[in-house]
Amino acid sequence: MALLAGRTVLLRAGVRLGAEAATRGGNGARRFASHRVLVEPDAAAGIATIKLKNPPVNSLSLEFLTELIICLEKLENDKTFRGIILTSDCPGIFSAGLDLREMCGKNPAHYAEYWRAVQEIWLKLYLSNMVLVAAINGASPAGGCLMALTCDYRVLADNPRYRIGLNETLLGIIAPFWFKDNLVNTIGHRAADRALQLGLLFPPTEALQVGMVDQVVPEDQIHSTALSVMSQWLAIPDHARQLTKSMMRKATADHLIKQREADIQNFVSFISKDSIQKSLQVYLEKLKQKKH
Ligand SMILES: CC/C=C\C/C=C\C/C=C\C=C\CC(=O)SCCNC(=O)CCNC(=O)[C@H](O)C(C)(C)COP(=O)(O)OP(=O)(O)OC[C@H]1O[C@@H](n2cnc3c(N)ncnc32)[C@H](O)[C@@H]1OP(=O)(O)O
Repeated sequence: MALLAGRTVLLRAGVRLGAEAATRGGNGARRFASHRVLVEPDAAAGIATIKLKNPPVNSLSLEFLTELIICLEKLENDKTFRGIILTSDCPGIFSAGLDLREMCGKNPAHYAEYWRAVQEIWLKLYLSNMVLVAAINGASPAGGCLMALTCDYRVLADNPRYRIGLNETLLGIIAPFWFKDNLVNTIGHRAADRALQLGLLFPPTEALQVGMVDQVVPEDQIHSTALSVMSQWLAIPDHARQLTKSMMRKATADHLIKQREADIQNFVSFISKDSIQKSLQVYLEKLKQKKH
């Protein structure tokens, strides 16, 4: 059973297990898909490709996060798989980040439940024993960028519209300390300081330069590149790589784990402020009006 902080996520988020489909893939591997998380297994290679499918922009709603958490738990417990490629099924968008509608006009209990799920997905991805390769095939702001930052390697498709970064300040909000820690671990303190304060969204060339991604490739090569990177990482004995990954990441994850409840309370009181609600509503409104 999938648990989120000791509770059954299936019940809390109203996601029905019946919504999942379980079939067998051509190679005999069990293929499972929920509404919004598609898993393409390659049992022979030990790799599962997760495709995010929450149109139009893969915003991380509570239900979507819950499905993703369940999917990761299943893969983590299935010895068939040693690596995950994380990518998007929504054309041009990797993920628009946290779903702003989960953070606007709701009550404190909802904000707390939502934030616990955001923490959970980060911990699951960041501490995964598997090799995680992000095949970033679209725009990747804020929480979308964070998901990519949890991975062991990032490949970005070469399209100037596919910008990536932690742009929270542009929304009038603050990247939580663990978003910041993950970014600092990736691009270093000085670059993170500038990127976070200015809310920078980097186009591919700059993202590569600053170290936000490891490789930029033509869009049609993104999956093949992710596969070839994966095979390089999977050539390392699991126990040695996993212990090394844990050694590199444990302190950062423990920082959040130790302050998890306080972080939830901080988030709830911050996001409940009238001024913050107003900023988020204005931002959402601007997004909607962009088309007109
Ligand atoms: C004391 C401190 C304590 C704690 C810390 C406190 C606070 C930290 C809290 C939160 C941290 C949050 C991190 C986040 O992830 S916030 C989300 C940030 N995301 C963004 O800024 C991205 C916004 N979206 C875009 O820029 C674009 O949509 C795009 C580039 C992703 C895609 O562009 P398109 O032109 O292809 O699509 P659009 O027309 O813009 O959008 C289509 C549709 O989707 C809606 N939408 C877009 N993004 C979101 C979103 N993040 N959440 C909800 N909905 C979103 C958009 O409004 C359109 O809707 P309609 O079709 O008009 O209804």
